[in-house]
Amino acid sequence: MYLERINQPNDIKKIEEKNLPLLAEEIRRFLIDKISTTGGHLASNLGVVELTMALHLAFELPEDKIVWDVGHQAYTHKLLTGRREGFDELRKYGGMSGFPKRRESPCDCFNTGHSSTSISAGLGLVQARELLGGYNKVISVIGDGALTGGMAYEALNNASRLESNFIIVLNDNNMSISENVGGMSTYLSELRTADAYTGLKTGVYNSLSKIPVYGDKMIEQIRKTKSGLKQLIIPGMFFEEMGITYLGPVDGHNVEQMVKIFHEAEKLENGVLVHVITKKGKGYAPAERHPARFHGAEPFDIKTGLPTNKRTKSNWTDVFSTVMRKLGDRDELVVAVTAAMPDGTGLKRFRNMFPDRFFDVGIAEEHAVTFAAGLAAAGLKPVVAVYSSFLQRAYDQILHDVCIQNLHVVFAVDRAGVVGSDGETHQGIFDLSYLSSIPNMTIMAPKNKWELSDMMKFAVNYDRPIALRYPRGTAYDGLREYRHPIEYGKSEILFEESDIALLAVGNMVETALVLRERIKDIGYNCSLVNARFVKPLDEQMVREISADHKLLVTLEENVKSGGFGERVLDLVNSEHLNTSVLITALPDEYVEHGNVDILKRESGIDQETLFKKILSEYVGL
Ligand SMILES: Cc1ncc(C[n+]2csc(CCOP(=O)(O)OP(=O)(O)O)c2C)c(N)n1
Ligand SMILES: CC(=O)[C@@H](O)[C@H](O)COP(=O)(O)O
Ligand SMILES: [Mg+2]
Repeated sequence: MYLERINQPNDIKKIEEKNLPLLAEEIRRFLIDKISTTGGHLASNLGVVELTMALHLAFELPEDKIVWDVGHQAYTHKLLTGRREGFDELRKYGGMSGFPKRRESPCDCFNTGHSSTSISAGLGLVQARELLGGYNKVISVIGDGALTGGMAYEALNNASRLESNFIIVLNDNNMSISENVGGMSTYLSELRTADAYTGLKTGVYNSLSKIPVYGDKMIEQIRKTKSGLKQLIIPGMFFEEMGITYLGPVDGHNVEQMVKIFHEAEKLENGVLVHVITKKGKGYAPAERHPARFHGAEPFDIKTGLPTNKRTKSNWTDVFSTVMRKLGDRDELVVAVTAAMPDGTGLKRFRNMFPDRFFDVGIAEEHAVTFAAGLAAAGLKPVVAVYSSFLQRAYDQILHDVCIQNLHVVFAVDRAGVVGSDGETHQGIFDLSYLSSIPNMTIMAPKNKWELSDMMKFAVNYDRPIALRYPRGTAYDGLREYRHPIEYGKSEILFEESDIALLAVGNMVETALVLRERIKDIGYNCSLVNARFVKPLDEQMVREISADHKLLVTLEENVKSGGFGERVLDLVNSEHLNTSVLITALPDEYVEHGNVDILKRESGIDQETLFKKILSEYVGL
C-alpha cells in the first residue's frame, strides 16, 4: 500500500517512480470508496490524480504555493498533504472541508469555492513574494470551465506585465459541470489537437535558425505575424500575445511528462501557462460516462453508480424546472439564462425544449445579469436562474444594469438559505440583504412548491426587476389548501389569532407551522403570516397585526443584518406601533459545512431553539 506511506507533505517523493502508477490507482480507489459513502466532488477529483501527484513531485510544499480554482478538485492534494483520515468526515459538521482551507493545513495557501479566482490570488501571492520574500513558486490551477469567468481574464491581463515566475496550470478536461461553452472552450479544443503542430513549430524553427543572420529575423517575423499560419505554428497564441508563455498541451495522466514541463516552467521569469489535458471522472466508468452527474455526487452504489438514497419527493429545483417548461410553452418571450449551471438550476429541460431561448453564458454571473438586462431592454422576459451565493458576484450588475433602468429581469435564486456540506462559500444566506438594499427590486419567497409555481408565473407577468428565492432540497408540500392568488406586496395570513404573531419568510413557514402548534399547546394564541414579499414589505399587514399581538416574531433563513426582520422592526419603531418584535435570523457569521439541520441548530434557527427564544421573549414582556 503506497497511499499508507503518505502521511505528510512531500512523502510522495519517497515513492519510487515505477510505483507511481500504483499510487495513482490506490488514490482513485480510495476516493471512489470514500465519496460513495460521504458524497462529494468525485469526477473532477478523479481527473486530477496524476496532475496533483506531478505538482507535489515537482514542487516543495508548503514553501511552494498551489492555489486551486474553485477548490472542488483538491482531494488528492489533501491526501498528499497528510489528510487521509479526514475523508471519513468529509464535508460533515466539524469534519474536513471539501475545499482548500488555510485553517486546515499550511499546504492550503488560499481558500476557494467560487470560480475563477485562482489567477488573481496567485498573482497577489507572487507580487507579495517579490516584496516580502519568504516563499518560492506560486502555481494557480484553473479548469477550462473556470477559465470562462471574467476574473480569470482580468488577472491574465494583469499578469502579462509580470517579470517574475508565476505558473498557471490550465486543467482542461473539456467540461465545466456540464459541457463547457463559449469561444475559449472552442479555442482550447483546437489547442488540444495542436500537439501535431508543436513538432511543426520546432521543425520550422530549427530549419530557420540554421540560416545565417536572416534565419533569426524570420523567426522573429513569424512570431510577430498575426496570421492563421502563426496560429498553427505557435499553439497558445492567445496567451503568448497576452505576454504569458504557453507550454503544452501535455498529457495530464502522464506524471513524468508533467514533472518535466513544470520544471521547464519554473525557469521562466514571467507568467507561464501549462496546458494540461485530463479526463473528468477518469478511472471510474460511470463518472467517465456521466461526468456531470458525478461532479457533485450524493452517496452512491459503487457497482451501479446509482444514488444510495432514492428521492421520493421533488425538490425546489424540480418544481422550478417544471414551471419554466410550462412558462416557456405559454410565452415565447420567456428566455432562460444560466451561468454554467443548467443541471443544478433545473434549466436543462427548458434547454431541451427551447434551445433557441436558452443561454448558458459560462461561469460568468456578472455577464449573465447584464446580458439579461440587454435581453429585457429589447422586450424579452429573461429568467436568470442562479444560486444565491454565486449571484453575490453580480451585485453591481443587478443595481447598475437592471434596477436603475427598472428592467424586467426575473431572478430565480436557488440554493437560498443554508445549503449544507459545501460550507461557508456556498451558503445562500445573504441574498435578502443584498437584494433588499437595491431600489426597484421586488423580492418574494414561496412557502411551498405550489407557491413557487404561482410566484414564477407572477414574476414573468410583472414588468420590473423581481427575484424569488428558494432553498436547496426537498420542496415543502404542506399547506396545499392555502393558495390565495399572489397580490403584489401582499402577505398571506394563514392563521389569525392574537398574542403572538409569527411572520415567516419562504421555507421558514414550514418551521413556523410547527412552532405555532407548540405555542398553542401551552395555551397561547398564535397567528401565522406567510410574508410572501420581503420587498416591498406588507406594511399594512404589520400595522394591523401590531394592534392585537403583543409580540411579532420574524423568521427567515438569511443573516439578520439587512434582512426581513430588520425591515419589520424599522417600521414598528418608526411608526411607534404598540408591539414588540423578536427577529430570528442567522447571526453575523459565516456558516461552515455540515448537515443542514445541525447547522441550523448551531445558528439558532432550528425549531427547538426558536421555540425557547419565543417563549422566553413573550413571558418577559
Ligand atoms: C462563481 C461560481 N459560479 C458557479 C460555480 C459552480 N461551479 C463549481 S465547479 C464548476 C465547473 C468548473 O469547471 P472546471 O473549472 O473546468 O473544473 P472541472 O470540474 O471540470 O475540473 C462550476 C460551474 C462556482 N463554484 N462559482
Ligand atoms: C463546487 C461547486 O460550486 C458546485 O459543484 C456546487 O458544489 C454544487 O452545489 P449543488 O450540489 O448544490 O448543486
Ligand atoms: Mg473542466
